[in-house]
Amino acid sequence: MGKKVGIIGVGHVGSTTAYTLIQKQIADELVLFDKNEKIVEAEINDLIQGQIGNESTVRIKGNDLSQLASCDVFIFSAGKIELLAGGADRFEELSFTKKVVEEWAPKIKASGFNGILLSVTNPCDVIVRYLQELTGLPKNKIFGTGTSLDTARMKQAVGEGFGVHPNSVKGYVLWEHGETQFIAWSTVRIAEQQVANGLSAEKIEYLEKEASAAGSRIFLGKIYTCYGIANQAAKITKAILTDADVVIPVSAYSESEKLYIGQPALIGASGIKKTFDLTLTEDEQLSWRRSVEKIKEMYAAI
Ligand SMILES: NC(=O)c1ccc[n+]([C@@H]2O[C@H](COP(=O)([O-])OP(=O)(O)OC[C@H]3O[C@@H](n4cnc5c(N)ncnc54)[C@H](O)[C@@H]3O)[C@@H](O)[C@H]2O)c1
Repeated sequence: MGKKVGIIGVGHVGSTTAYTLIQKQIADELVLFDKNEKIVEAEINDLIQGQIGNESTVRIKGNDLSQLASCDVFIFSAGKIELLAGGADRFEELSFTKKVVEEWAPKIKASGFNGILLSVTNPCDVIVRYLQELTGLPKNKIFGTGTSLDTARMKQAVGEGFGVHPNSVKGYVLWEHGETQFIAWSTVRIAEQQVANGLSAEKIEYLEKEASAAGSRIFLGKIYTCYGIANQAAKITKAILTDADVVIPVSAYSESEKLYIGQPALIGASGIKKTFDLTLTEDEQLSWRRSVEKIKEMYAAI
């Protein structure tokens, strides 16, 4: 049996994730779902052509609910990105995406799907909680991409600021995948040295602005983003399918607050194997509270 990944919503994010999973040889089989039948057919054909000449071939099926139960991972990336055109907060997509959850959660439940559900759809921390509640999937088996993308963007900004490759920057962006996200400077290191040590408040503020602009610059240019998030979704999917036990900042369930929020988590075949208690500075504790309150407020709007 090969590794089978389902993707619902094959717009910019879903289709790029499918392509990334193929090119990195992470999945053996894909099942694509979208309310737009033409998109599914077109993407299947394009993805088949996109792997001609590759050493292995990924089988791809479309809009077949009978395939859902046998998916090892199901990626939820349905939405309507044009609602965020003009630079609106990700919250603006909620009135649309909550309905997609209400449509799909019963189908996922009825299918007997027993794999890991990875949610990308915005607002990420709110949608993943709603999906968990409506599907009833165990909380370790459903989580969101959370601040994995924001962490990559922070690494880009800090790397560029210090003339170092982003892969050599360690550390995390935590909490909401949204406006209240927080660069945990106490965790950000290059060659084990804390980057924030000795930095002026102006330089820190500059790097924070650069990290946050790393996303909006792309969005304002093309009105969607796809490669960065597809890379994170593929990396997380690989960690699940290979039982890799890697630590990635994702939107994981917080028992203390009873909600999903971006934090480092150990990811393997059973989904989230554990989260980590972080030693937080006073500022970081305040930022946690701000994010928790914002996520609660957004959830209340459902
Ligand atoms: N978490 C992150 O870091 C991150 C990053 C980028 C985008 N996103 C989010 O991912 C989602 C997708 O972004 P995109 O750029 O691909 O959007 P998009 O508008 O290009 O594509 C969304 C797709 O979902 C499909 N869809 C909508 N309603 C559906 C339904 N009821 N059933 C099945 N399919 C349905 C649409 O037909 C479309 O093909 C958005 O919510 C976006 O905000 C999250």
